[in-house]
Amino acid sequence: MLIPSHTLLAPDEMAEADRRAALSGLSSYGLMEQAGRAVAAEVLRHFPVLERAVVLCGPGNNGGDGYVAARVLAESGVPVALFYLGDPDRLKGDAERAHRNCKINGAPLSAYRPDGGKADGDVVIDALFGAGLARPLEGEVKALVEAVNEAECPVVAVDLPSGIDGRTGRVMGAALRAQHTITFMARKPGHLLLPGRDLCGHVTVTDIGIPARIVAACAGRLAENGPAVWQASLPRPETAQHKFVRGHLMVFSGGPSATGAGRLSAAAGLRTGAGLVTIAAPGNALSVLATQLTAVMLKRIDDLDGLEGVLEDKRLTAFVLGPGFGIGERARAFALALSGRALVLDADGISSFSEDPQSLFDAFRQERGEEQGQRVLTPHEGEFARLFADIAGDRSLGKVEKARAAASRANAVIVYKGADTVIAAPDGRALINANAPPWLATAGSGDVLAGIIGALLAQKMPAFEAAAAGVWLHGDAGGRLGAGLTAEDLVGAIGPALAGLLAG
Ligand SMILES: NC(=O)C1=CN([C@@H]2O[C@H](COP(=O)(O)OP(=O)(O)OC[C@H]3O[C@@H](n4cnc5c(N)ncnc54)[C@H](O)[C@@H]3O)[C@@H](O)[C@H]2O)[C@@H](O)CC1
Ligand SMILES: [K+]
Repeated sequence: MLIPSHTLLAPDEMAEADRRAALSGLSSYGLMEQAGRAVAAEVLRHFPVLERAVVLCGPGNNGGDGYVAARVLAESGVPVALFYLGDPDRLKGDAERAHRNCKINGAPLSAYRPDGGKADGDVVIDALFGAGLARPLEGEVKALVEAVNEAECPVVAVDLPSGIDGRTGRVMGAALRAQHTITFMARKPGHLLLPGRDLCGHVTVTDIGIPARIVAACAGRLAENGPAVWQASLPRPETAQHKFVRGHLMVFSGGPSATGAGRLSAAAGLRTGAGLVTIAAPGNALSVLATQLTAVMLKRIDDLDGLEGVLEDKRLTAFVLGPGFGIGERARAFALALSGRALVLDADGISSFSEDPQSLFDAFRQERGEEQGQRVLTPHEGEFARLFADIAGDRSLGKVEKARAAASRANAVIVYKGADTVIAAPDGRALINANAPPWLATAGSGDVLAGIIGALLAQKMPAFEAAAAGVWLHGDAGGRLGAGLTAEDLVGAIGPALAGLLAG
Protein backbone atom coordinates (compact mmCIF):
# COMPACT_ATOMS: atom_id res chain seq x y z
CA MET A 1 0.00 0.00 0.00
CA LEU A 2 1.33 3.42 -0.98
CA ILE A 3 0.44 6.72 0.64
CA PRO A 4 -1.36 8.76 -2.04
CA SER A 5 0.58 11.94 -2.79
CA HIS A 6 -2.45 14.16 -2.14
CA THR A 7 -2.64 12.99 1.49
CA LEU A 8 -2.32 15.72 4.09
CA LEU A 9 -1.88 15.11 7.79
CA ALA A 10 -2.54 17.80 10.37
CA PRO A 11 0.13 17.91 13.09
CA ASP A 12 -2.13 16.16 15.62
CA GLU A 13 -2.91 13.42 13.08
CA MET A 14 0.83 12.97 12.46
CA ALA A 15 1.41 12.67 16.19
CA GLU A 16 -1.32 10.03 16.33
CA ALA A 17 0.35 8.12 13.47
CA ASP A 18 3.58 8.29 15.43
CA ARG A 19 1.85 6.97 18.55
CA ARG A 20 0.18 4.10 16.69
CA ALA A 21 3.46 3.23 15.00
CA ALA A 22 5.08 2.95 18.43
CA LEU A 23 2.17 0.82 19.69
CA SER A 24 2.60 -1.48 16.72
CA GLY A 25 6.14 -2.18 17.89
CA LEU A 26 8.12 0.26 15.72
CA SER A 27 10.93 2.04 17.51
CA SER A 28 10.21 5.76 17.70
CA TYR A 29 13.95 6.42 17.95
CA GLY A 30 14.33 4.41 14.75
CA LEU A 31 11.90 6.82 13.06
CA MET A 32 13.95 9.76 14.28
CA GLU A 33 17.15 8.15 12.92
CA GLN A 34 15.44 7.71 9.54
CA ALA A 35 14.24 11.29 9.61
CA GLY A 36 17.63 12.74 10.53
CA ARG A 37 19.46 10.62 7.96
CA ALA A 38 17.02 11.71 5.28
CA VAL A 39 17.68 15.34 6.19
CA ALA A 40 21.44 14.84 5.93
CA ALA A 41 21.05 13.13 2.57
CA GLU A 42 18.88 15.95 1.28
CA VAL A 43 21.43 18.55 2.41
CA LEU A 44 24.25 16.70 0.63
CA ARG A 45 22.14 16.28 -2.48
CA HIS A 46 21.41 19.99 -2.80
CA PHE A 47 24.71 21.32 -1.45
CA PRO A 48 27.38 18.75 -2.41
CA VAL A 49 30.28 21.12 -1.73
CA LEU A 50 29.05 22.97 1.31
CA GLU A 51 31.66 24.75 3.46
CA ARG A 52 29.79 24.53 6.71
CA ALA A 53 26.50 23.08 7.84
CA VAL A 54 24.96 25.03 10.69
CA VAL A 55 22.44 22.88 12.51
CA LEU A 56 19.96 24.73 14.73
CA CYS A 57 18.40 22.33 17.23
CA GLY A 58 15.25 23.06 19.22
CA PRO A 59 14.05 21.58 22.53
CA GLY A 60 11.78 18.83 21.12
CA ASN A 61 11.86 15.99 18.62
CA ASN A 62 12.39 18.36 15.71
CA GLY A 63 15.66 19.16 17.45
CA GLY A 64 16.22 15.41 17.81
CA ASP A 65 16.07 15.04 14.04
CA GLY A 66 18.62 17.87 13.90
CA TYR A 67 21.07 16.05 16.23
CA VAL A 68 20.86 12.94 14.04
CA ALA A 69 21.39 14.99 10.86
CA ALA A 70 24.35 16.83 12.44
CA ARG A 71 26.00 13.54 13.41
CA VAL A 72 25.49 11.99 9.97
CA LEU A 73 26.78 15.09 8.17
CA ALA A 74 29.86 15.18 10.38
CA GLU A 75 30.46 11.46 9.74
CA SER A 76 30.40 12.17 6.04
CA GLY A 77 33.14 14.79 6.44
CA VAL A 78 31.13 18.00 6.42
CA PRO A 79 32.22 20.70 8.91
CA VAL A 80 29.26 21.08 11.25
CA ALA A 81 28.46 23.86 13.70
CA LEU A 82 25.65 23.12 16.11
CA PHE A 83 23.59 25.64 18.04
CA TYR A 84 20.85 24.71 20.46
CA LEU A 85 17.83 26.41 21.96
CA GLY A 86 17.33 25.70 25.66
CA ASP A 87 19.45 23.43 27.78
CA PRO A 88 20.34 20.22 25.90
CA ASP A 89 20.70 18.40 29.23
CA ARG A 90 16.96 18.81 29.67
CA LEU A 91 16.09 17.00 26.44
CA LYS A 92 13.86 13.99 26.89
CA GLY A 93 13.08 10.70 25.19
CA ASP A 94 14.26 10.19 21.62
CA ALA A 95 15.65 13.71 21.37
CA GLU A 96 17.81 13.09 24.46
CA ARG A 97 19.11 9.90 22.87
CA ALA A 98 19.82 11.64 19.56
CA HIS A 99 21.72 14.34 21.43
CA ARG A 100 23.69 11.74 23.42
CA ASN A 101 24.71 9.96 20.21
CA CYS A 102 25.82 13.20 18.59
CA LYS A 103 29.28 13.98 19.88
CA ILE A 104 29.49 17.48 18.45
CA ASN A 105 29.99 20.25 20.97
CA GLY A 106 27.30 22.79 20.37
CA ALA A 107 26.81 26.35 21.56
CA PRO A 108 23.72 28.28 22.62
CA LEU A 109 21.67 29.80 19.84
CA SER A 110 22.65 33.32 20.90
CA ALA A 111 26.24 32.58 19.82
CA TYR A 112 25.33 32.10 16.17
CA ARG A 113 26.05 34.92 13.71
CA PRO A 114 24.57 33.97 10.35
CA ASP A 115 27.10 34.02 7.56
CA GLY A 116 25.19 34.05 4.33
CA GLY A 117 24.80 35.80 1.04
CA LYS A 118 27.86 34.31 -0.58
CA ALA A 119 28.70 31.08 -2.33
CA ASP A 120 30.75 29.61 0.53
CA GLY A 121 28.47 30.78 3.33
CA ASP A 122 26.56 28.65 5.80
CA VAL A 123 23.88 26.19 4.88
CA VAL A 124 21.44 26.29 7.78
CA ILE A 125 19.60 23.15 8.84
CA ASP A 126 16.54 24.32 10.67
CA ALA A 127 15.56 21.82 13.36
CA LEU A 128 14.18 24.33 15.87
CA PHE A 129 10.46 23.58 15.74
CA GLY A 130 8.25 21.38 13.62
CA ALA A 131 4.86 19.95 14.42
CA GLY A 132 5.17 20.94 18.07
CA LEU A 133 5.26 24.71 17.58
CA ALA A 134 2.85 25.87 20.24
CA ARG A 135 3.12 29.65 20.42
CA PRO A 136 4.60 32.59 18.52
CA LEU A 137 8.37 32.91 18.31
CA GLU A 138 9.75 35.66 20.47
CA GLY A 139 12.94 36.92 22.07
CA GLU A 140 16.27 35.47 20.98
CA VAL A 141 14.80 32.83 18.69
CA LYS A 142 12.70 35.39 16.83
CA ALA A 143 15.73 37.66 16.47
CA LEU A 144 17.80 34.77 15.17
CA VAL A 145 15.17 33.74 12.62
CA GLU A 146 15.07 37.31 11.35
CA ALA A 147 18.88 37.48 11.20
CA VAL A 148 19.11 34.23 9.18
CA ASN A 149 16.46 35.50 6.75
CA GLU A 150 18.27 38.83 6.50
CA ALA A 151 21.59 37.13 5.77
CA GLU A 152 19.87 35.10 3.03
CA CYS A 153 21.53 31.87 4.14
CA PRO A 154 20.19 28.85 2.28
CA VAL A 155 17.94 27.02 4.75
CA VAL A 156 16.92 23.37 4.71
CA ALA A 157 13.94 23.03 7.05
CA VAL A 158 13.21 19.84 8.95
CA ASP A 159 9.49 19.04 8.73
CA LEU A 160 8.47 22.72 8.50
CA PRO A 161 10.33 26.02 8.49
CA SER A 162 10.38 27.06 12.14
CA GLY A 163 7.62 29.54 12.90
CA ILE A 164 5.10 28.08 10.45
CA ASP A 165 2.02 26.58 12.03
CA GLY A 166 1.62 23.17 10.40
CA ARG A 167 -2.15 23.26 10.79
CA THR A 168 -2.85 26.71 9.35
CA GLY A 169 0.24 27.73 7.36
CA ARG A 170 0.38 30.92 9.40
CA VAL A 171 3.56 32.62 10.55
CA MET A 172 3.74 32.57 14.34
CA GLY A 173 5.72 35.69 15.25
CA ALA A 174 8.44 35.07 12.66
CA ALA A 175 9.41 32.17 10.39
CA LEU A 176 12.45 31.03 8.51
CA ARG A 177 12.38 31.24 4.73
CA ALA A 178 13.59 27.83 3.51
CA GLN A 179 14.92 26.78 0.12
CA HIS A 180 14.07 23.16 0.84
CA THR A 181 11.80 21.52 3.35
CA ILE A 182 11.92 17.84 4.10
CA THR A 183 8.89 16.35 5.77
CA PHE A 184 7.94 12.83 6.76
CA MET A 185 5.31 10.40 5.44
CA ALA A 186 2.88 13.11 4.18
CA ARG A 187 2.72 16.86 3.87
CA LYS A 188 0.92 18.95 6.45
CA PRO A 189 -1.70 21.63 5.63
CA GLY A 190 0.90 24.30 6.43
CA HIS A 191 3.00 23.17 3.46
CA LEU A 192 0.16 24.18 1.11
CA LEU A 193 -1.64 27.03 2.86
CA LEU A 194 -0.23 30.52 2.52
CA PRO A 195 2.03 32.05 3.62
CA GLY A 196 3.50 28.70 4.73
CA ARG A 197 3.72 27.35 1.19
CA ASP A 198 5.87 30.26 0.04
CA LEU A 199 8.26 29.86 2.97
CA CYS A 200 8.78 26.11 2.52
CA GLY A 201 10.61 26.32 -0.80
CA HIS A 202 10.73 22.94 -2.48
CA VAL A 203 9.07 20.27 -0.33
CA THR A 204 10.27 16.66 -0.26
CA VAL A 205 8.25 13.94 1.44
CA THR A 206 10.30 11.08 2.86
CA ASP A 207 9.07 7.70 3.96
CA ILE A 208 10.62 7.05 7.37
CA GLY A 209 8.90 3.71 7.80
CA ILE A 210 5.52 4.36 9.39
CA PRO A 211 3.25 1.81 7.69
CA ALA A 212 0.96 3.35 5.07
CA ARG A 213 -2.09 1.72 6.65
CA ILE A 214 -1.40 3.65 9.87
CA VAL A 215 -0.94 6.92 7.99
CA ALA A 216 -4.16 6.29 6.04
CA ALA A 217 -6.07 5.49 9.23
CA CYS A 218 -4.91 8.73 10.86
CA ALA A 219 -5.55 11.00 7.88
CA GLY A 220 -8.67 13.13 8.25
CA ARG A 221 -10.95 14.51 5.59
CA LEU A 222 -8.47 17.01 4.18
CA ALA A 223 -6.28 16.48 1.11
CA GLU A 224 -4.65 18.41 -1.70
CA ASN A 225 -7.05 19.10 -4.54
CA GLY A 226 -6.28 17.08 -7.65
CA PRO A 227 -7.74 14.66 -10.18
CA ALA A 228 -7.28 11.64 -7.92
CA VAL A 229 -10.01 13.02 -5.67
CA TRP A 230 -12.73 13.58 -8.29
CA GLN A 231 -11.63 12.01 -11.60
CA ALA A 232 -14.13 9.19 -11.21
CA SER A 233 -17.09 11.56 -11.25
CA LEU A 234 -15.82 13.83 -14.03
CA PRO A 235 -18.38 13.88 -16.86
CA ARG A 236 -17.07 12.05 -19.92
CA PRO A 237 -18.82 12.85 -23.19
CA GLU A 238 -19.86 9.79 -25.13
CA THR A 239 -20.32 9.71 -28.88
CA ALA A 240 -23.99 8.79 -28.81
CA GLN A 241 -24.86 11.50 -26.31
CA HIS A 242 -27.42 14.14 -27.16
CA LYS A 243 -26.54 17.68 -26.12
CA PHE A 244 -29.43 17.72 -23.64
CA VAL A 245 -27.85 14.83 -21.80
CA ARG A 246 -24.82 17.06 -21.21
CA GLY A 247 -26.96 19.50 -19.32
CA HIS A 248 -28.29 23.00 -19.77
CA LEU A 249 -26.60 25.79 -17.86
CA MET A 250 -28.26 29.15 -17.33
CA VAL A 251 -26.11 32.17 -16.49
CA PHE A 252 -27.70 35.41 -15.32
CA SER A 253 -26.37 38.62 -16.82
CA GLY A 254 -26.48 42.12 -15.38
CA GLY A 255 -27.96 45.14 -17.16
CA PRO A 256 -26.79 46.65 -20.47
CA SER A 257 -23.55 48.06 -19.05
CA ALA A 258 -22.69 44.87 -17.11
CA THR A 259 -22.91 41.95 -19.52
CA GLY A 260 -19.21 41.02 -19.75
CA ALA A 261 -19.02 38.98 -16.56
CA GLY A 262 -22.02 36.81 -17.45
CA ARG A 263 -20.66 36.31 -20.96
CA LEU A 264 -17.36 35.08 -19.55
CA SER A 265 -19.16 32.62 -17.27
CA ALA A 266 -21.31 31.41 -20.14
CA ALA A 267 -18.37 30.97 -22.51
CA ALA A 268 -16.48 29.06 -19.83
CA GLY A 269 -19.53 26.89 -19.23
CA LEU A 270 -19.78 25.97 -22.88
CA ARG A 271 -16.07 25.10 -23.05
CA THR A 272 -16.41 22.93 -19.96
CA GLY A 273 -18.88 20.73 -21.76
CA ALA A 274 -22.35 21.88 -20.82
CA GLY A 275 -24.56 20.73 -23.71
CA LEU A 276 -26.43 24.05 -23.83
CA VAL A 277 -25.77 27.41 -22.24
CA THR A 278 -28.29 30.22 -22.01
CA ILE A 279 -27.73 33.73 -20.74
CA ALA A 280 -30.77 35.13 -18.98
CA ALA A 281 -30.89 38.91 -19.07
CA PRO A 282 -33.24 41.81 -18.48
CA GLY A 283 -34.94 43.20 -21.58
CA ASN A 284 -32.75 46.29 -21.76
CA ALA A 285 -29.58 44.17 -22.03
CA LEU A 286 -30.78 41.87 -24.80
CA SER A 287 -29.62 43.94 -27.74
CA VAL A 288 -26.15 44.38 -26.23
CA LEU A 289 -25.87 40.65 -25.61
CA ALA A 290 -27.34 39.59 -28.95
CA THR A 291 -24.45 41.16 -30.86
CA GLN A 292 -21.92 39.30 -28.69
CA LEU A 293 -23.22 35.75 -28.61
CA THR A 294 -23.22 32.90 -31.07
CA ALA A 295 -23.35 29.42 -29.56
CA VAL A 296 -24.67 30.77 -26.26
CA MET A 297 -28.44 31.32 -26.30
CA LEU A 298 -30.30 34.27 -24.89
CA LYS A 299 -33.47 34.45 -22.78
CA ARG A 300 -35.28 37.47 -21.44
CA ILE A 301 -35.95 37.40 -17.70
CA ASP A 302 -36.86 40.71 -16.12
CA ASP A 303 -38.20 39.83 -12.73
CA LEU A 304 -39.05 37.09 -10.28
CA ASP A 305 -42.25 36.17 -12.14
CA GLY A 306 -40.22 35.69 -15.29
CA LEU A 307 -37.70 33.56 -13.46
CA GLU A 308 -40.34 31.37 -11.86
CA GLY A 309 -41.85 30.69 -15.26
CA VAL A 310 -38.46 29.62 -16.62
CA LEU A 311 -37.75 27.43 -13.61
CA GLU A 312 -40.62 25.17 -14.55
CA ASP A 313 -38.36 23.90 -17.32
CA LYS A 314 -36.59 21.01 -15.59
CA ARG A 315 -34.21 20.59 -18.49
CA LEU A 316 -32.29 23.53 -17.03
CA THR A 317 -29.83 21.62 -14.90
CA ALA A 318 -27.68 24.32 -13.28
CA PHE A 319 -27.50 28.07 -12.75
CA VAL A 320 -24.79 30.68 -12.23
CA LEU A 321 -25.93 33.81 -10.43
CA GLY A 322 -23.76 36.73 -9.40
CA PRO A 323 -21.15 37.79 -11.96
CA GLY A 324 -21.97 41.37 -12.98
CA PHE A 325 -25.52 40.91 -11.72
CA GLY A 326 -25.70 43.88 -9.36
CA ILE A 327 -26.15 43.83 -5.60
CA GLY A 328 -29.62 44.18 -4.15
CA GLU A 329 -33.15 42.95 -3.73
CA ARG A 330 -33.42 41.47 -7.22
CA ALA A 331 -30.31 39.33 -6.65
CA ARG A 332 -31.67 38.18 -3.29
CA ALA A 333 -35.04 37.23 -4.76
CA PHE A 334 -33.39 35.34 -7.63
CA ALA A 335 -30.99 33.50 -5.33
CA LEU A 336 -33.79 32.39 -3.02
CA ALA A 337 -35.88 31.24 -5.98
CA LEU A 338 -32.90 29.21 -7.21
CA SER A 339 -31.92 27.83 -3.81
CA GLY A 340 -33.44 24.41 -4.47
CA ARG A 341 -31.63 23.96 -7.80
CA ALA A 342 -28.03 23.25 -8.72
CA LEU A 343 -26.58 26.72 -8.22
CA VAL A 344 -23.27 28.54 -8.24
CA LEU A 345 -23.72 31.74 -6.26
CA ASP A 346 -20.83 34.10 -6.90
CA ALA A 347 -19.79 37.75 -6.60
CA ASP A 348 -22.83 40.09 -6.36
CA GLY A 349 -25.04 37.11 -5.58
CA ILE A 350 -23.01 36.61 -2.40
CA SER A 351 -22.60 40.27 -1.49
CA SER A 352 -26.36 40.80 -1.74
CA PHE A 353 -26.76 38.77 1.44
CA SER A 354 -24.26 40.68 3.57
CA GLU A 355 -27.06 42.25 5.66
CA ASP A 356 -28.91 38.99 6.25
CA PRO A 357 -26.85 35.92 5.36
CA GLN A 358 -29.08 33.71 7.48
CA SER A 359 -31.98 34.16 5.02
CA LEU A 360 -29.81 32.51 2.36
CA PHE A 361 -28.67 29.71 4.65
CA ASP A 362 -32.27 29.05 5.73
CA ALA A 363 -33.29 28.71 2.09
CA PHE A 364 -30.38 26.33 1.50
CA ARG A 365 -31.54 24.25 4.42
CA GLN A 366 -34.95 23.59 2.89
CA GLU A 367 -34.46 20.46 0.86
CA ARG A 368 -36.56 20.16 -2.23
CA GLY A 369 -36.20 18.76 -5.68
CA GLU A 370 -33.78 16.26 -7.06
CA GLU A 371 -30.88 18.70 -7.26
CA GLN A 372 -31.05 19.33 -3.53
CA GLY A 373 -27.80 20.17 -1.90
CA GLN A 374 -26.05 21.03 -5.15
CA ARG A 375 -25.10 24.56 -4.16
CA VAL A 376 -21.73 26.16 -4.42
CA LEU A 377 -20.74 29.53 -2.96
CA THR A 378 -17.54 31.00 -4.35
CA PRO A 379 -16.47 33.87 -2.09
CA HIS A 380 -13.08 35.55 -2.19
CA GLU A 381 -11.78 36.82 1.12
CA GLY A 382 -13.86 40.03 1.17
CA GLU A 383 -17.08 38.25 0.21
CA PHE A 384 -16.38 35.50 2.73
CA ALA A 385 -16.15 38.10 5.50
CA ARG A 386 -19.46 39.62 4.37
CA LEU A 387 -21.34 36.33 4.75
CA PHE A 388 -19.42 34.81 7.65
CA ALA A 389 -18.11 37.78 9.65
CA ASP A 390 -17.61 35.90 12.92
CA ILE A 391 -15.89 32.91 11.27
CA ALA A 392 -13.65 35.21 9.20
CA GLY A 393 -12.62 37.09 12.33
CA ASP A 394 -11.86 34.03 14.47
CA ARG A 395 -8.07 34.02 14.81
CA SER A 396 -8.05 30.49 16.19
CA LEU A 397 -9.25 29.08 12.87
CA GLY A 398 -7.10 28.43 9.80
CA LYS A 399 -8.44 28.79 6.27
CA VAL A 400 -9.52 25.14 6.12
CA GLU A 401 -11.45 25.34 9.38
CA LYS A 402 -13.06 28.60 8.29
CA ALA A 403 -14.21 27.10 5.00
CA ARG A 404 -15.54 24.02 6.81
CA ALA A 405 -17.44 26.06 9.38
CA ALA A 406 -18.92 28.19 6.59
CA ALA A 407 -19.96 25.13 4.55
CA SER A 408 -21.64 23.60 7.55
CA ARG A 409 -23.49 26.81 8.41
CA ALA A 410 -24.56 27.59 4.84
CA ASN A 411 -25.37 24.00 3.92
CA ALA A 412 -23.47 24.60 0.69
CA VAL A 413 -20.09 23.77 -0.77
CA ILE A 414 -17.74 26.67 -0.13
CA VAL A 415 -14.99 27.63 -2.54
CA TYR A 416 -12.96 30.01 -0.38
CA LYS A 417 -10.91 31.62 -3.11
CA GLY A 418 -7.36 32.92 -3.04
CA ALA A 419 -3.93 31.73 -4.12
CA ASP A 420 -4.58 28.80 -1.75
CA THR A 421 -8.26 28.20 -2.51
CA VAL A 422 -9.95 25.84 -0.07
CA ILE A 423 -12.98 23.81 -1.12
CA ALA A 424 -15.14 22.52 1.74
CA ALA A 425 -18.35 20.51 1.93
CA PRO A 426 -20.98 20.63 4.70
CA ASP A 427 -20.01 17.07 5.67
CA GLY A 428 -16.44 18.10 6.54
CA ARG A 429 -14.57 17.07 3.41
CA ALA A 430 -12.03 19.71 2.42
CA LEU A 431 -9.34 20.24 -0.20
CA ILE A 432 -6.54 22.76 -0.57
CA ASN A 433 -5.80 23.81 -4.13
CA ALA A 434 -2.22 24.53 -5.07
CA ASN A 435 -2.03 24.58 -8.87
CA ALA A 436 -3.07 28.20 -9.43
CA PRO A 437 -0.38 30.44 -10.91
CA PRO A 438 -0.20 34.01 -9.51
CA TRP A 439 -1.31 35.57 -12.80
CA LEU A 440 -4.69 33.90 -12.40
CA ALA A 441 -5.64 36.83 -10.18
CA THR A 442 -6.93 38.94 -13.07
CA ALA A 443 -10.21 40.70 -13.91
CA GLY A 444 -12.90 38.23 -14.88
CA SER A 445 -11.03 35.19 -13.60
CA GLY A 446 -13.71 34.50 -10.98
CA ASP A 447 -16.46 34.72 -13.60
CA VAL A 448 -14.69 32.03 -15.61
CA LEU A 449 -14.40 29.83 -12.53
CA ALA A 450 -18.12 30.19 -11.77
CA GLY A 451 -18.95 29.14 -15.33
CA ILE A 452 -16.68 26.10 -15.19
CA ILE A 453 -18.23 24.89 -11.93
CA GLY A 454 -21.71 25.64 -13.25
CA ALA A 455 -21.08 23.51 -16.33
CA LEU A 456 -19.86 20.58 -14.24
CA LEU A 457 -22.95 20.86 -12.04
CA ALA A 458 -25.10 21.01 -15.17
CA GLN A 459 -23.57 17.68 -16.20
CA LYS A 460 -24.63 16.20 -12.85
CA MET A 461 -21.25 16.12 -11.19
CA PRO A 462 -21.86 16.26 -7.41
CA ALA A 463 -21.31 19.75 -5.96
CA PHE A 464 -18.14 19.11 -3.94
CA GLU A 465 -16.45 17.27 -6.80
CA ALA A 466 -17.67 19.84 -9.34
CA ALA A 467 -16.31 22.70 -7.27
CA ALA A 468 -12.98 20.96 -6.72
CA ALA A 469 -12.59 19.93 -10.35
CA GLY A 470 -13.58 23.44 -11.44
CA VAL A 471 -10.96 25.07 -9.26
CA TRP A 472 -8.31 22.65 -10.47
CA LEU A 473 -9.21 23.07 -14.16
CA HIS A 474 -9.18 26.85 -13.74
CA GLY A 475 -5.68 26.67 -12.23
CA ASP A 476 -4.47 24.26 -14.87
CA ALA A 477 -5.82 26.47 -17.66
CA GLY A 478 -4.00 29.43 -16.10
CA GLY A 479 -0.80 27.43 -15.82
CA ARG A 480 -0.92 26.61 -19.52
CA LEU A 481 -1.04 30.32 -20.42
CA GLY A 482 1.53 31.94 -18.18
CA ALA A 483 2.09 35.60 -17.39
CA GLY A 484 -0.11 38.21 -19.00
CA LEU A 485 -3.15 35.98 -19.36
CA THR A 486 -6.59 37.53 -19.57
CA ALA A 487 -9.92 35.99 -18.60
CA GLU A 488 -10.73 35.53 -22.30
CA ASP A 489 -7.49 33.57 -22.77
CA LEU A 490 -8.48 31.43 -19.80
CA VAL A 491 -11.72 30.44 -21.48
CA GLY A 492 -9.69 29.32 -24.50
CA ALA A 493 -7.35 27.22 -22.35
CA ILE A 494 -10.16 25.25 -20.68
CA GLY A 495 -10.33 22.91 -23.69
CA PRO A 496 -6.68 21.80 -23.48
CA ALA A 497 -6.92 21.52 -19.69
CA LEU A 498 -10.00 19.34 -19.98
CA ALA A 499 -8.46 17.27 -22.75
CA GLY A 500 -5.41 16.66 -20.57
CA LEU A 501 -7.66 15.43 -17.79
CA LEU A 502 -9.81 13.20 -19.93
CA ALA A 503 -6.74 11.65 -21.50
CA GLY A 504 -5.20 10.98 -18.07
N1 LIG B 1 5.63 12.40 14.31
C1 LIG B 1 6.54 11.56 13.87
O1 LIG B 1 6.20 10.52 13.43
C2 LIG B 1 7.97 11.92 13.91
C3 LIG B 1 8.32 13.21 14.28
N2 LIG B 1 9.57 13.64 14.19
C4 LIG B 1 9.92 15.01 14.51
O2 LIG B 1 9.29 15.45 15.67
C5 LIG B 1 8.78 16.75 15.47
C6 LIG B 1 7.71 17.04 16.46
O3 LIG B 1 8.34 16.95 17.72
P1 LIG B 1 7.72 17.61 19.00
O4 LIG B 1 6.32 17.22 19.13
O5 LIG B 1 8.65 17.31 20.10
O6 LIG B 1 7.69 19.17 18.66
P2 LIG B 1 8.82 20.18 18.22
O7 LIG B 1 10.15 19.62 18.34
O8 LIG B 1 8.40 20.75 16.93
O9 LIG B 1 8.65 21.37 19.28
C7 LIG B 1 8.26 21.15 20.62
C8 LIG B 1 9.15 21.86 21.57
O10 LIG B 1 9.25 23.24 21.27
C9 LIG B 1 8.79 24.04 22.35
N3 LIG B 1 8.15 25.19 21.76
C10 LIG B 1 7.02 25.19 21.01
N4 LIG B 1 6.78 26.42 20.55
C11 LIG B 1 7.78 27.22 20.98
C12 LIG B 1 8.08 28.59 20.82
N5 LIG B 1 7.33 29.41 20.11
N6 LIG B 1 9.20 29.10 21.41
C13 LIG B 1 9.98 28.29 22.15
N7 LIG B 1 9.74 26.98 22.35
C14 LIG B 1 8.65 26.44 21.77
C15 LIG B 1 7.91 23.13 23.14
O11 LIG B 1 7.84 23.55 24.47
C16 LIG B 1 8.62 21.80 22.98
O12 LIG B 1 9.71 21.72 23.86
C17 LIG B 1 8.35 16.75 14.03
O13 LIG B 1 8.23 18.05 13.52
C18 LIG B 1 9.47 15.95 13.38
O14 LIG B 1 10.53 16.80 13.03
C19 LIG B 1 10.66 12.78 13.74
O15 LIG B 1 11.52 12.59 14.79
C20 LIG B 1 10.26 11.50 13.14
C21 LIG B 1 8.99 10.91 13.58
K1 LIG C 1 11.98 23.09 11.53
